[in-house]
Amino acid sequence: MAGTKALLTLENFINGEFVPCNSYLDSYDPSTGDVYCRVPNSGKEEIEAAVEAARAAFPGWSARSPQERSQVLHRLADLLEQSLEELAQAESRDQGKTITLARTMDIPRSVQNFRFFASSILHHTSECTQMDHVGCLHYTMRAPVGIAGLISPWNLPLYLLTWKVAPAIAAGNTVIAKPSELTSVTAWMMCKLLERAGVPPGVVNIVFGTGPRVGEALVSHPEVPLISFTGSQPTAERITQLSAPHCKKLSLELGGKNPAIIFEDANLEECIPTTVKSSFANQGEICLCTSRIFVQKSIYSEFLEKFVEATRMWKVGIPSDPSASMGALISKAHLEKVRSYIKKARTEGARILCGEGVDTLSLPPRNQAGYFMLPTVITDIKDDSCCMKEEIFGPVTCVVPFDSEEEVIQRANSVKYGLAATVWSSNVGRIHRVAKKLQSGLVWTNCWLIRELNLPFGGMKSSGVGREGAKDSHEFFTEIKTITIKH
Ligand SMILES: NC(=O)C1=CN([C@@H]2O[C@H](COP(=O)(O)OP(=O)(O)OC[C@H]3O[C@@H](n4cnc5c(N)ncnc54)[C@H](O)[C@@H]3O)[C@@H](O)[C@H]2O)C=CC1
Ligand SMILES: N/C(=C\C=C\C(=O)O)C(=O)O
Repeated sequence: MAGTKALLTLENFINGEFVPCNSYLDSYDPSTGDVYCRVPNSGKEEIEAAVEAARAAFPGWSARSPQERSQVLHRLADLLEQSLEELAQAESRDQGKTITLARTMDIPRSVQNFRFFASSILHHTSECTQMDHVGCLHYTMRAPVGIAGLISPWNLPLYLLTWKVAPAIAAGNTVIAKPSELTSVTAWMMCKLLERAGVPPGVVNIVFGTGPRVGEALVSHPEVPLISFTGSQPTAERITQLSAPHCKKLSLELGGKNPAIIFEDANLEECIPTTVKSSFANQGEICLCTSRIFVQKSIYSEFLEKFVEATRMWKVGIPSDPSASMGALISKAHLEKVRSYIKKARTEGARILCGEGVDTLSLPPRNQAGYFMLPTVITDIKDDSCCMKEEIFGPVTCVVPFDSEEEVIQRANSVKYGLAATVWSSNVGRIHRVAKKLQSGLVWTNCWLIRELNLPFGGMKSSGVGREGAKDSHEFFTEIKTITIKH
């Protein structure tokens, strides 16, 4: 382990200033297993300071016009874009993802999040209705809610943090954000740009530390009336319990056990590479990743052979290798958890066709203790196996055959989650029928993860509460009022 002096040390960002903390957590480089960074281990005291700053900043920020706030968001987007390479390098090192993904997806999308909400905030209108027979005019108006608590996970650190910060401040709220303690670096780097972008002190406060300590202090604070959370279902349950006594507004974007349904008339040339990507992108650490692949029986053998061949080409490498498709998993504990699912599948009699325990992973000596594993394909597995029911959140996918449309819809819907699905077929009628019947907040047909940020994003059942997007995020981050004028 490196000496404390060599470690990158982060500080909280409260009221426009970097503030040291009296306690720190170690943060690991997933590609080596070495501690390389110290993250503030904040608690109630830091939340109190952040609430005070956010409360003081609210009247001024919320009184600005949408145009003025929009300009600030555009400037922040420009500054992030100018730092794209530096941010991508940092994200890749902190999270374990490939530099290529950080450069082409995470950081560009973070920039886009600010540009998108800088634009969409200018285009909201409100409703108005007449009741001439009683001489009344009714209209609605929206106002920012106040101090927004934003809690984000480790898989897409800056991407998901900015997806919350941007709509919250665009609507005139002030925010206290808590990124994952496992991936705090790019949030801290963004704080360095806020003043230059023209974000007034106290509008964006970022407090680092663990969920149970600082996360719960934020969620329980009576002056924080809304919480936007992305992460796991058990944590969402805890947040819901803590928020209930205060009747807080909640937006919960949780996990998935996402099916890919592949009919015999699918274009396999497109379907196979896209389904490899949807299963293993970002090490399978995206809530939208495919983890149950249902293939119609008549093409099952052909699909399986080609899919395994394509999976073996999905190169695992050190995150800085620009030719790698997959880097390291987030942590040792997470790697062990993912591996435990594969062990369990084996004991249940499933077959592991490639990856963990079947193929050999070769890594440079410096990375032997990193949290790497090969993309793994499981078959001959029952629908009630935990690998087919629980969110693994790693590079593991199960492939099983099906006979009919009705059967596959029922099986796809048979889990507690309902976030995202893909459907592959060249029959438009079938695509419509299946998409309509799937219990899933998002259905991509003949594609995956093509995002239209205007439209609702989120899940049903245990995959969450609420939606995010232009209109949905605006509605969440504002309170609506109906006003009646008698004339
Ligand atoms: N969007 C998604 O679907 C995600 C799902 N996961 C799932 O969750 C599993 C566990 O990953 P974790 O990092 O432990 O997820 P998590 O849900 O514990 O963490 C997400 C965020 O919530 C915070 N948090 C944790 N406990 C909290 C509490 N009691 N009060 C307030 N905030 C709290 C964390 O510090 C982090 O910022 C993963 O293996 C994966 O299955 C993880 C990340 C994202
Ligand atoms: N929420 C997650 C992904 C969102 C992607 C998007 O907005 O495009 C997740 O993986 O947790």
